Amino acid sequence: MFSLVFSRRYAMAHRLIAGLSEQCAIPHGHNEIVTVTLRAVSPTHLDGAANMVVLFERAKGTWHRWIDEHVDHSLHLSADDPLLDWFAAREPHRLARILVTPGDPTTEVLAACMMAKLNAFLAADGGLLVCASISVDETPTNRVTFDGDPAAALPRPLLENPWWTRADMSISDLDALAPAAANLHGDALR
Ligand SMILES: Nc1nc2c(c(=O)[nH]1)N=C([C@H](O)[C@H](O)COP(=O)(O)OP(=O)(O)OP(=O)(O)O)CN2
Repeated sequence: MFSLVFSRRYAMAHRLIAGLSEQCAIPHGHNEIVTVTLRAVSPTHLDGAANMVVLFERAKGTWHRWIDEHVDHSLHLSADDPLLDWFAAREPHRLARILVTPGDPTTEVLAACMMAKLNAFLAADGGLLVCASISVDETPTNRVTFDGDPAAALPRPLLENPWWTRADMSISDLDALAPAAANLHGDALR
């Protein structure tokens, strides 16, 4: 079986506020690399002419556009992080650059959300390919890999179709969740 493997690098910042690591509660950044392994849904027999599973540009185009234009230089925060209120009150035009995860934005949750997002892109492009595994290098010495069902691994979402399941360029559901978030954290997200 053939695998198509693509890597992309992006800069990001995050902080982890659940209390397991005080140093990680301070916002800090990483240059991360995400590597995805794609497989054809049906077995591939090379045709003797084009001899491709799928054109590379088609397989990775939307995925890399999402990484380059929306994930690169984004800030990753938990949906429970009060910094969301701060941005909503003082720099609301930058909320679109914040990737919001259910609970702390660890490398584990990012890997699962990213795999779900990639599978949404691939399904919207005809479902020829599926993401079989993903790895995220948070630092040169720390890598998380994932090869299961993202829906089974992720916390229960607040919305029926959270951003990571949609084949659009979203990195949060702040628009849809603003009224609920306002109830949790005050009026800033209204
Ligand atoms: N299970 C997880 N643990 C930690 C995560 C994570 O996403 N999942 N993230 C962090 C922090 O982001 C931290 O900045 C990175 O961890 P750290 O081990 O400090 O990274 P280094 O590459 O600098 O590690 P060295 O061994 O010191 O080189 C923490 N934990």
